[in-house]
Amino acid sequence: MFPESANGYSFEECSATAEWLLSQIQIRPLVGIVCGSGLGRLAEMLKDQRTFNYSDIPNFPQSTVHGHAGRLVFGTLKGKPCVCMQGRFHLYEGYSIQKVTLPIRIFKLLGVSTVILTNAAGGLNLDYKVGDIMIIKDHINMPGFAGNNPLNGPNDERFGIRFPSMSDAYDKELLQLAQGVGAELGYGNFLREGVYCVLGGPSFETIAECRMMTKLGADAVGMSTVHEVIVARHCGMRVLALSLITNQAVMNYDSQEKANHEEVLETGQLRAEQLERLVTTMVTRIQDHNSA
Ligand SMILES: O=P(O)(O)O[C@@H]1C[C@H](O)[C@@H](CO)O1
Ligand code: HPA
Repeated sequence: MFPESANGYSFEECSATAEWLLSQIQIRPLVGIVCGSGLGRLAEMLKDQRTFNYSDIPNFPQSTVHGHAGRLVFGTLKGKPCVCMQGRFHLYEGYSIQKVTLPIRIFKLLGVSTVILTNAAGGLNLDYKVGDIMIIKDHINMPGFAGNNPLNGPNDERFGIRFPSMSDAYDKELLQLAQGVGAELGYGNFLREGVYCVLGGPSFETIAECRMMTKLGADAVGMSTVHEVIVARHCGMRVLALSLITNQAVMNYDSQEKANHEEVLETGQLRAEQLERLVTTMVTRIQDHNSA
């Protein structure tokens, strides 16, 4: 009915993938979780797991980045049915932005109503420390400024409207819930709230770019998440997104520091347990659709 966008998947193709998955499993997930770089242990919290390698799922891209295992895990967290991507896709892997975000539409077609996205990010805000967890309250979409938006191409109304608003991208109730759960868990010292700026990667930022992003109001910089948020909001799912500050962005010409992926993965391991506790506690408190 609608022409397929050059690099995207049609509604029918997304439905075929979702139907294939639903035919293999009993569970009907309400919460979808995406694990960022080095944060894949989150998926291991799920009980009664059923796991699929991405390579076995029709139409699914493959993970190519170290720290992204490439498995879709179904299971329950304290009884709540969930699906978890142990590894996401990035623009720099060479995938079109529509392929990067395909799993989010699959989440929707599986019945998911709330998406929790995690990522590793560089801290731009000088008050941030490595190991801080930032609840994302807004984003700056740099690839979007250059015309690379996951909603480019023909709009299929079965997913959502042509011009979705993004001023309400990050659900305020979920954000407050995360703040509340964080305070209960004693995370006050390292729980932040801020603006995430996405770039295409894979090269890390220059000093001038970091300074520019700070001036624009960004608190952290990364290479993912925002495209997924746009697609999730387009199809009406609620979004909570968390950045683990794995390194400090280099802002000073005298600094000897250099961003590197190994440090990103190491910090992920250091904070993995706290992040897992935050996400799992939140999941158990999320009410189904429209109220947290
Ligand atoms: O998938 P995320 O955004 O957590 O991964 C970040 C961005 C790059 O893929 C990588 C850089 O170390 O980590
Ligand atoms: O410093 C960074 N920049 C971009 N992406 C990142 N992901 C983790 N750290 C960073």
